[in-house]
Amino acid sequence: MIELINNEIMDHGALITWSDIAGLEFAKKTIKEIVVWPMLRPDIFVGLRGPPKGLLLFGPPGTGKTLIGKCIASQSKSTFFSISASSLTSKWVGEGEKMVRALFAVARCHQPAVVFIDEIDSLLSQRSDSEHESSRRIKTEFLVQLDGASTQSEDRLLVIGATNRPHEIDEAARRRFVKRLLIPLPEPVARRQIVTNLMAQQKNSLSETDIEAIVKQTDGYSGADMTNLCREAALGPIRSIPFEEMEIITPDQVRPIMYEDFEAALCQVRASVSSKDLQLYTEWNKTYGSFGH
Ligand SMILES: Nc1ncnc2c1ncn2[C@@H]1O[C@H](COP(=O)(O)OP(=O)(O)OP(=O)(O)O)[C@@H](O)[C@H]1O
Repeated sequence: MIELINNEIMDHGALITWSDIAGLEFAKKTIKEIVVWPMLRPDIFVGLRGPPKGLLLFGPPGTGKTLIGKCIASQSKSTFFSISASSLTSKWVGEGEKMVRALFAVARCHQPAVVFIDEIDSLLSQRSDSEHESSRRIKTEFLVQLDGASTQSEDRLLVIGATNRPHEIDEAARRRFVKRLLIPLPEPVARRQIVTNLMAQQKNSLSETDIEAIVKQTDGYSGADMTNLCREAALGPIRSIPFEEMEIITPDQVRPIMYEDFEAALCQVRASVSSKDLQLYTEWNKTYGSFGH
């Protein structure tokens, strides 16, 4: 199991910096203050200044919650363990409970560590009556481990839960995530940054006005939607290559990405979050969010 955790759950991925995350200035500032600095300087952040051990990131899908988790781990020089809650219940059937225990044990050996659990709602949801015995046991074990993380104050272990369905998390679990932070859809500035960053890696003929027009037409798009849009637009120049030239064309003969490619892509890639869903996040944030007032 330890080997499995080392291979599959411990993330040896690329270093992520704060500037890789477009926008979300408030969330970034808050996270630096409450989790990153304390992990870097545990000698200063003691006692009352002790960091929270549980952080819940909630918001629409594709807004960068996973990206933030990775960034926290890179920037606090911690070992990053990343697991999706649904794989605990499905992939390791019958072993999930042991897996949770082993995961936290390995994380404690690799302090400072960040344990990132995606789709945490599927693990901690309220539907306890119809719950399968094994998922109930995983949930109990997880809550025990979370409690352990928060009572052993000298442990440098942070548990981050990410969810698109915060309202499905029950009260007992919610209480254990002391800080609850809304990760909203990107503002126009952030959408611009995502397009600019992605286009910087590609040959393109986009002017400032073109980018401004793209930003205007993508109100309500998530970060992931913006990335998909750019991917779709990047295929435009390839689609314009006649089939018989496909085999012989050299990379520098491929034409640059143009505004027209984005116009076509905008018909294909739509915003994936509805305004009704957005309302739900805002309301939950007002009631339970740490910074919702
Ligand atoms: N703020 C952002 N800045 C830059 N890229 C972003 C941002 N938000 C999302 N993306 C892009 O969208 C992709 C998906 O984001 P990520 O997986 O972090 O979202 P998520 O909120 O965890 O989604 P889910 O809830 O569906 O798991 C990222 O890999 C990145 O390419």
